[in-house]
This record gives sequence, structure tokens and C-alpha cells, in this order.
Amino acid sequence: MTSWEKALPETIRSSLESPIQLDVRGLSKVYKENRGLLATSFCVAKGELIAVVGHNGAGKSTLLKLLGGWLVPDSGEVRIDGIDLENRRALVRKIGFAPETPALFDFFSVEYNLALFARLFRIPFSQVEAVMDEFSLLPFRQCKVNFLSKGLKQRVSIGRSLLADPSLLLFDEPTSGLDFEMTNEVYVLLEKIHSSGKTILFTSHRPEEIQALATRIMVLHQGTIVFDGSPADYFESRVHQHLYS
Ligand SMILES: Nc1ncnc2c1ncn2[C@@H]1O[C@H](COP(=O)(O)OP(=O)(O)OP(=O)(O)O)[C@@H](O)[C@H]1O
Repeated sequence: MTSWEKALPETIRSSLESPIQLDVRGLSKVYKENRGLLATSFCVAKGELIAVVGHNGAGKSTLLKLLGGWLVPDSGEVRIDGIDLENRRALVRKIGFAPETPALFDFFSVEYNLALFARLFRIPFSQVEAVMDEFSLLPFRQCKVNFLSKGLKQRVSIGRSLLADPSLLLFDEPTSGLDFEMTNEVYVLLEKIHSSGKTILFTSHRPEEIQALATRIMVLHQGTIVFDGSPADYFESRVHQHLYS
């Protein structure tokens, strides 16, 4: 274990006994007035389910977009399974990203949305069938996305992010705008995906909702990580009391 890893809290250190999947060092993307993500470092072990929590504007989406390769950082280094994030070709199938607003073709069917993506990445059509089956989308396969509920759109978007069977998944506010029932459906889905061995980072601005789900909570405030540890420690922490009470 390196001295850098030894300095981490015990809960994080023990999870690092699994191989490190994501290694982020000094990553930043800074907009006007010091907004965005300030230099940030952390690592994630294989199989963690991390909730990135923070108020609006904390930098959650910026972080996920940087990790997903949707934004170019100002500085820093990201390695996924030891591969530099700049090597997009090597990583394109290893990372699945579902943005806050599902980026789907509204006037195409569920099946066609998935099939287009599959074709782009030379994924066999059988995988489209498998994803529709796994995410209970078969009854909606011919429905245009435009006519789906927000919850169903989110399911299609999450399903699409899994088509290439990536090992690291990034879900930005997967429950944004969903009612209680749909929110729970998404969390059940996340649990299912996690139990199949995937590593997940997802964002939320409602920490109380993800208490039972996340294996680790990372809190962003004004572009900086102000807490990183277990859910139990988080809810006892001054950070939680200060930011959410
Ligand atoms: N393209 C941009 N140009 C200028 N400022 C930006 C840009 N994108 C984000 N920001 C600013 O960076 C900060 C972090 O934004 P970000 O979207 O990452 O926050 P967030 O935590 O995801 O918030 P939310 O929960 O509202 O989505 C905000 O102050 C935002 O206004």
C-alpha cells in the first residue's frame, strides 16, 4: 500500500484491498468565478457503489462528465483499470454513462435507440434483446421514446449505457424529476446492476434517499470533496449536519 493510500480513512482503505478501478489525481475543470470542479483526487475500488452527493452547482455533473469523457479537463489525470482516460479508444467500452437528461432520439422507438447505439459499437443485436429483457423494456420496444414516462426514459438510458457491458458506470442524477415510486424502481435497478459486479458512481442531491444503497458517499461542495467515507459515518458527520439540516 502506498503512503497516499495509507492516509485514507479506514473504510475507504479496506475497500481498496480490491483492485483499484478508477484513479483520479488533481482533476479539475474550472469555469468563471471558480465554479465547476477544483483539483480533485480519489480512487475507487472495483465493485464500489458510490453516491456523489451535493447541492445544485456543487460540481457533481462536471465530475461525472469528466470521467465519462464528455468534458476535457483543465488539469489532472484519470486512469481506469490502469488506462489513461485520454486513450478513448481503449476505454470506450469500459465506461457506461447515463446523463441527467437521457440523450435519446425522441422520435425513434426504444428498440431502434438501443440498436443504433449497438451498431455504432459493433455490439451484436442479441445484446439489445438481452438489455430490453433485463430492464423490462420488451413491452415498450416499438414505442417512440417521446411517449414514454420519465422513469421509462431513464430505464432506456441506463439500459443503453450497459449495452457494451462496461465495468464502470456513471449515472448522473438518475432519479431527477421522478416520483417516489419511479425513484425506488431506479434504485432497485442500480442495486441489481451493482450486484452483477459493476462499479457505479451516481449523483444525487438527496442523501437521505441513498443511505441504504451506497457503499460509499462522496460529498461535493463548491467544487471540492468535503466528505468521503461510509454512509454510516456520513450521517454522523458535521458535513451532513452543516449542509443538510
Ligand atoms: N458550461 C459551463 N459554463 C459555465 N459554468 C458552468 C458550466 N457548466 C457548469 N458550470 C458551473 O459549474 C458549477 C458546477 O456545475 P455542475 O453542473 O457540475 O453542478 P451539479 O452539482 O451537477 O449541479 P446540479 O445538481 O444542479 O446538476 C455550477 O456553478 C455551474 O453553473
